[in-house]
Amino acid sequence: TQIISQQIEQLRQQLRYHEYQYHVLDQPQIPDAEYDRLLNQLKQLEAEHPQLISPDSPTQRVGAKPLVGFRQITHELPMLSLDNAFSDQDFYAFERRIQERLGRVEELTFCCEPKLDGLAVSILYLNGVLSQAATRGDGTTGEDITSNIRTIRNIPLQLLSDTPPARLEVRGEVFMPHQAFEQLNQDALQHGQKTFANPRNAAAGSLRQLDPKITRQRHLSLNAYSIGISEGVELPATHYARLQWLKSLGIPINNEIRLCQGSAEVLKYYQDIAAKRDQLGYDIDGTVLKVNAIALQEQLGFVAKAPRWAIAYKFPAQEQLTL
Ligand SMILES: NC(=O)n1nc(-c2ccco2)nc1N
Repeated sequence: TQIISQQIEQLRQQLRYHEYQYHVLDQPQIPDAEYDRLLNQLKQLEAEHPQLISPDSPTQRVGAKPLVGFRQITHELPMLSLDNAFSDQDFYAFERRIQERLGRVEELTFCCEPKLDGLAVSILYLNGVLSQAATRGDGTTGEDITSNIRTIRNIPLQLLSDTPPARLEVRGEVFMPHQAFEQLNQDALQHGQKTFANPRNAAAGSLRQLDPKITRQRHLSLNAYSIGISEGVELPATHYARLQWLKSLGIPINNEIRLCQGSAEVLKYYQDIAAKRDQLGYDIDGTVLKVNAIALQEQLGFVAKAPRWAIAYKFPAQEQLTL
């Protein structure tokens, strides 16, 4: 009836709001028990009125039945790999190449981000609804992991906007936080199953599960770092503003992202992140330093597989302690 569908829609909006407050702003407004009560209330109403269930309902996270294999997806825009820097000199050379190419001398603004050590994914929202997700694969073709991506709690099934873009492709890194990684290996040891060597392998293994119910138990997380395709929306003119816009739509971004003016601030950012690397609670293998102005990014373009406008400044390889 009309009343029931209004109740259901109201519960869905409430749950989406609380998911946003908890997963994106890290500012829950209600205790977990209250969130669970609302979710169970919605599950109850949907069970009584299955014709009202929609795929973007917060109850529809746990995937369908296990797949027999993964469909291939071709990225409309290739997902690039990054050029590397291993020293301050490499960064200065990168900046000099950019300035020469742009025929500029004034300082550049860089958007500086931690380089998450997980798995790059592409998530497509059609009219604000999560419709498809793929791994990076070889940069041109990836695997369809839509049902697994839907189980990741900080990825919204619907964007928080009543005027969503017709098409929006969110690109980001799926990673497994240290706490979840330790828990997973402990459980595996106790059940005589194989353990993972590191959180990156654990994230890859969890995303490439054919059964979404297994992926769901793995406590993965997404941090978005760029936009691929976009249609039906005027995007902000800088990379940093685009990331803030994604955040306002309910897409989680990393909270260590900073704007830096000129190479001195960029290299200080690199040192700051290196100093806090062990307290972040997830693996990173360096920083990603991007020219902030989109117009300049477009002027610089890409060479072969990597953009001219970004560089990954990596940390020296950490000697892996044998567990
Ligand atoms: N892995 C990671 O954290 N990345 N990767 C990029 C990237 C790859 C290509 C353009 O941007 N940005 C960040 N923060």
